[in-house]
Amino acid sequence: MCLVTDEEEAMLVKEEGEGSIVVVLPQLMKLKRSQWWILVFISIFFLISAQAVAVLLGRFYYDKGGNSKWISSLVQTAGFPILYLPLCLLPPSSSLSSLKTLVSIYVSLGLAIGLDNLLYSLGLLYLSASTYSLISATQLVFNAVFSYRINSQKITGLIIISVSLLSFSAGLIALDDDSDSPSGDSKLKYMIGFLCTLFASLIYSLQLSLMQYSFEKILKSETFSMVLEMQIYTSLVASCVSVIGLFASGEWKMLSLEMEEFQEGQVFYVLTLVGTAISWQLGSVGAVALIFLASSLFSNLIGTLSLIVTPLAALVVFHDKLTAVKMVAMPMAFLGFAFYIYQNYLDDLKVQSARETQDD
Ligand SMILES: Nc1nc2[nH]cnc2c(=O)[nH]1
Repeated sequence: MCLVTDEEEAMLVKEEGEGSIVVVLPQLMKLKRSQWWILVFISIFFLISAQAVAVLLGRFYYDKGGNSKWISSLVQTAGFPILYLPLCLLPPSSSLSSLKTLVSIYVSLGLAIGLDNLLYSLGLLYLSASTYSLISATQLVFNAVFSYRINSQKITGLIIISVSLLSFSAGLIALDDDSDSPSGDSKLKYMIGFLCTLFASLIYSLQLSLMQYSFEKILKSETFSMVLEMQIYTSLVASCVSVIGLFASGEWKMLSLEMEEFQEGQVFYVLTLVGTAISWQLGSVGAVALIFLASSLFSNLIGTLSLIVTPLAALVVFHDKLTAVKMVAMPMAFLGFAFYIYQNYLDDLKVQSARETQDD
């Protein structure tokens, strides 16, 4: 399936010079705008729903007796083999980059993802879920800075409002979380958890911006297989990092005991981990697809929206309380999202008028 149609060219406004609109045609931007929106909404659906399921299953794993930080790192990437099936059904990617370039992109991004996954698991181990989410909300701000520097993203007033509303709403959700810090929490552990989470947010945002840079400036492929290849090979590298960590730390010796003592039984232990791995994979494909179709900032914004709607799912699954703060934070997050979509709509209008001017 080649996503490019010749009849209609969608263009992206990057920046406005002195009275003139600079229009660029990056990969995939030759899609019909309607096709583009459909793909974007499918990716949003995958990212929000699968990431929410992954987070809830991860919480179930810890609640029922799971303890291994390397296993929770590994399941964030180990589900990549399921992506080979759709990859086989799509035409091969048309990137002209050399094998050396591809390997260096996949290895460096894969190492960053592996490190992020470990820091993410350490942060969750040492901090309460609320403190963790509060610190994680900083990643949108980091991403806005990286997108501006690395991807020449135009930061408009609407984008600043949107990022602020989403960060604020994630902060509200975090402060409202009634789960307490892990028992026996020391100041040192809190400091380690804090630094790990802050560093994870920085690495995650940098990695998203670098992925966008690779798609736009190096790989320049116009087919969707590029998204799957990026996800598969970076996950392969990140999974190797987690497997090495699992063996080097000696944590693997405790796994059989952990499985035997899992409160819901061994079958549920395996099903929980398999389900978490598949959900993370589907969510991550959604995230990478949004970078490919739109931008790293947009992808991160939807990921943060998922962080905010996960408590909604927890209301049903874990019978959490629907507090007044959650009822304020969620519409605020949707408003932030709506501002960003409105900015895209304004960009579309500019693109259309630029196209008409070019046609004249
Ligand atoms: N740091 C970090 N890592 C992730 N991996 C998948 N989603 C996230 C996220 O939101 N933050």
